[in-house]
Amino acid sequence: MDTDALKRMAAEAALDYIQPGMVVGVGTGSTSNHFIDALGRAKISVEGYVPSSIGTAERLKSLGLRVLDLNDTGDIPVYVDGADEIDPHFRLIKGGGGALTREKIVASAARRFVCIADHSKDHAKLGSFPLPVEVLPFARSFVARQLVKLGGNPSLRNSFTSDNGNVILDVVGLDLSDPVAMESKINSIPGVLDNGIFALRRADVVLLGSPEGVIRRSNAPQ
Ligand SMILES: O=C(CO)[C@H](O)[C@H](O)COP(=O)(O)O
Repeated sequence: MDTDALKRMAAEAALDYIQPGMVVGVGTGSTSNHFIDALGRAKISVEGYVPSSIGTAERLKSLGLRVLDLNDTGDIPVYVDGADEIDPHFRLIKGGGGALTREKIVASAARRFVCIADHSKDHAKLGSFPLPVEVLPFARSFVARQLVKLGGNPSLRNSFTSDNGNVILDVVGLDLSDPVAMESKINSIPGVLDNGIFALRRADVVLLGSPEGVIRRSNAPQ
């Protein structure tokens, strides 16, 4: 089974968490795109969808699904999104698609975060995927120097501007053995919008597509 089929399997399993009348947060990336397509087929009568990126909003709209502004909703019952790495404590690295800041905002506004991925994203510890950091263009060099002081080796993502008009530094070499501490340290650098460590707001449910079927892990009472 190819990776894309495993992503689709996890995405379709996330429909179990969607109930009629809900406001649903929707992530960004190829796995989230499978989730959007599954929503289009399932036609659940939800109140609407809060997208984590312009691309996600456009895909939702193209399927006739109602897009809501986060500023017009209260807390969101459920957010569904992919990840680049997942550890056994439901902590994540995200931002491979560069949407990490809005993704973290929508995830933080959600009562339940359902993370969908193929099983290759499952890691014993975080740190093999280069950590995306969204940075104001004005502060790019300053922030890069601070990341070097933290032990990292940042590189500017080529030809990429985020939905918020910012650049992404992809950082290798950081010690992520304490993800909460590193998430907070990086976010305290002036000029950083956010970084792709999701440890302060972890996933609540992880659905992994695997050749043996969907592996379901839950971090909270259902
Ligand atoms: O964080 C993300 C986008 O910013 C994605 O969720 C992450 O990169 C996983 O992508 P994919 O589902 O395409 O493997």
